[in-house]
Amino acid sequence: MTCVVADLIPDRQAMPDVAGEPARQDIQTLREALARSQCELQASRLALARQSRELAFYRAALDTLPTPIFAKNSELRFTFFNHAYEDFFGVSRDDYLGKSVMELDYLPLDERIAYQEEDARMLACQSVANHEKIYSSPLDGGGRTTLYWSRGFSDDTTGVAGLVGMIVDISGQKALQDGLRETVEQLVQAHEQVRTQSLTDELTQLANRRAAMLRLQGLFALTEAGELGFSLILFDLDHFKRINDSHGHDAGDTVLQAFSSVLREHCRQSDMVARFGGEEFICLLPGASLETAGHIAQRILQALQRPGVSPWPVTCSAGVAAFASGDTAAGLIKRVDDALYRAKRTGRNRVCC
Ligand SMILES: Nc1nc2c(ncn2[C@@H]2O[C@H](COP(=O)(O)OP(=O)(O)OP(=O)(O)O)[C@@H](O)[C@H]2O)c(=O)[nH]1
Repeated sequence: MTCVVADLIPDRQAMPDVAGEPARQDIQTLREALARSQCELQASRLALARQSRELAFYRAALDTLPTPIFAKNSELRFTFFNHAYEDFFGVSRDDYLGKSVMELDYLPLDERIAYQEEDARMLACQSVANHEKIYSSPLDGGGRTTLYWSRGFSDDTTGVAGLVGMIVDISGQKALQDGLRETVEQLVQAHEQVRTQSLTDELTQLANRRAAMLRLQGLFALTEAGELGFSLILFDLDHFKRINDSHGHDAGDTVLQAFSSVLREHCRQSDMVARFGGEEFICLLPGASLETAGHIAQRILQALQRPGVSPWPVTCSAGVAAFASGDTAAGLIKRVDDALYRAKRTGRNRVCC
């Protein structure tokens, strides 16, 4: 290091000895003090240069990050925006540095007020704001879903205080998440549809045999657990083949649909009405005794005779059975089937228990 200022002080030998020895000593002290100051100044210059290089380094590093970042001083005025922030909002930092959020005219006024209040809280409590936010950004010409994060800080050693924040664009993840949610909903719906279809008879929209057997198992479990008993009625249309043969298969289908409506009408919501096979239908009646089930079956037989119910006259036979202790599903079905067979054998259009 060269201390040039000290050299400007005239050399002791070159000076005329006007004031004597004390004056020479003062000059010497002065030369030394000046030399020290000059060294200190040079050291400060070097430290300043190092600091501004460091500052430039951190600025460049923050400008390289793809996430919009900003910082505000203790007066809540912007001291830094990185390039990502400029790109995200389509603004130039030269226009906004030193300004408060209230002056950010690219944000709606209500948002600016909300941010100003939030910033003041963050600064006072050094707390964190962390919320999802939609910004309109020129990046994609539309709304971007983001995670807005900011935090107030204060450093006791240096005395600096302020607020730093970042805006993480999560639009991609959000779109993926929404797409996934939609797919899952569609899958659940499709699954529900398949399940319903697998338990429904297409022609009559009644429960099918599979659904009836599942309900029967459920009723067995409930009854064995001490709940109310149940009864069942098995119906079979009489000489149904003749309708098909005389009027065609479509006419037969219409009769099956008409009979389904009669069954629905005469059973309660808690009962199950199912198409058990071709022209065979079953009603599962929780809490109904054999006698009650017999009456219901009788009423259904009569209803089928009412004019206008079926486009072609038709009757049906019914077998009735009630759950008895020690029954199995197969045993109970056989009993009700036997009862139906008796109704057919003894003349049809009747109920047998
Ligand atoms: N239209 C139509 N006919 C069906 C359907 N399923 C079964 N069948 C017909 O139902 C008829 C049943 O005939 P059968 O078993 O002889 O019984 P039935 O003529 O009713 O005589 P009984 O039961 O003895 O009174 C057959 O002609 C089947 O083809 C269907 O979904 N639609």
